[in-house]
Amino acid sequence: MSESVTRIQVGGSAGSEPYEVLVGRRLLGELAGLIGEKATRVAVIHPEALAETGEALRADLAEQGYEAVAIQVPNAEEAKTAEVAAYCWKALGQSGFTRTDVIVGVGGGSTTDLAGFVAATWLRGVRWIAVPTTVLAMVDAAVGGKTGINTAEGKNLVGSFHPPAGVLCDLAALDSLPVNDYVSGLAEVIKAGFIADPAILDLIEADPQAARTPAGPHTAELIERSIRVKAEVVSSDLKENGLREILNYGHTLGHAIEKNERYKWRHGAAVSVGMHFAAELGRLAGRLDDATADRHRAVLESVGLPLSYRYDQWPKLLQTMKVDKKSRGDLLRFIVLDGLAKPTVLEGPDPAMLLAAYGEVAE
Ligand SMILES: NC(=O)c1ccc[n+]([C@@H]2O[C@H](COP(=O)([O-])OP(=O)(O)OC[C@H]3O[C@@H](n4cnc5c(N)ncnc54)[C@H](O)[C@@H]3O)[C@@H](O)[C@H]2O)c1
Ligand SMILES: O=C(O)C(=O)C[C@@H](O)[C@H](O)[C@H](O)COP(=O)(O)O
Ligand SMILES: [Zn+2]
Repeated sequence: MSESVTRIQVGGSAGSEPYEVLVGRRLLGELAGLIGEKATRVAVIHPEALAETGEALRADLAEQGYEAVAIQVPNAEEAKTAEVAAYCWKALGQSGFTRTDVIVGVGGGSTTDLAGFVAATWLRGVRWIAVPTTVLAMVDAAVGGKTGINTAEGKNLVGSFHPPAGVLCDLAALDSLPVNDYVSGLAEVIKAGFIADPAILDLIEADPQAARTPAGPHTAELIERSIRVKAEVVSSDLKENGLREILNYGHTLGHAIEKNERYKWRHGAAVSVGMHFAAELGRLAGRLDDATADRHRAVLESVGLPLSYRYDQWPKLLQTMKVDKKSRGDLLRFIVLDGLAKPTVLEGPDPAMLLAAYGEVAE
């Protein structure tokens, strides 16, 4: 695998500050440049699973002369709560964190969503840097500035658009990731393939087993291609006034499943079922051809992602989907495909069609 660093620019054309996503190895030397000279204090927010990494980073920053604090938060979705955000605010207050100081979020998407949200809200917004350590966070969560936490009513219901100053994707971090988490991240990679870059699907289909591991021959290319899809979309529509909704492919049902499972399912697994559902919905709506719809099932299954969910849960899922952020009043809206890499919005589908699509997905 190449030791070179790929730099992908995000933003700059829609009024937001441009920043770079770096993909490579041994990237932490880039951190001080991104933190900048105005900062006195740096807070490293990391999950329990990365306690050693968080502490090593803190010690390194302290050696460079910053007043560095490490803030450890729970693993996975348990970090995305108002209580954990308040715990972080308290730690920032106690360390005298000012507007020129910087937050570094190191971890998976749950940690970067939380760290970005804390950065967005502390003193009404401070600089932050994302150091994603899962496939999913590298290709999706850490890029684009959507930050947030969950509430009892649903997923990501409180948040802010607050782009990072930079994103460092160190591929070496993936070596310690449990295979289940690695595969879960592939759901967002596959999403990028279906909505915009079918070459991603070709690479995975050529050797699905290899795609399941960071040692696979196409790991860097899959990650970079997915980041480019995300970067292009969020660069032209940061605040989701239109185009950005395509990144929500599979998420309307996916988020409802996550809530129904009390966030014990990984996001990517739920989005996998959600994409299967969206493909069936697109097919039933007369938008999507059979071959592309069937391809969803085949590619998701080939890497070990789930396709099905419990039939009897439909009424609860439907209720939760009503508070999806794409809903407008009582109108449910879904991203479906008009064809491969042709995402579009399906507004207010007939309830019978929704149930029929769910029937194809349910077990
Ligand atoms: N903001 C966005 O645009 C966006 C996009 C996609 C997903 N998300 C969010 O991302 C979250 C899912 O993120 P995720 O799939 O990265 O999972 P995660 O952050 O929940 O992490 C999964 C588990 O892996 C651990 N972990 C992280 N990196 C590790 C490493 N290198 N080695 C060993 N363990 C490691 C974590 O501590 C956690 O226990 C969801 O909350 C989802 O809503 C946000
Ligand atoms: O960046 C986006 O926009 C996305 O929709 C990417 C999704 O993969 C991600 O899960 C996002 O957090 C979902 O956003 P939400 O607005 O539906 O909560
Ligand atoms: Zn997602």
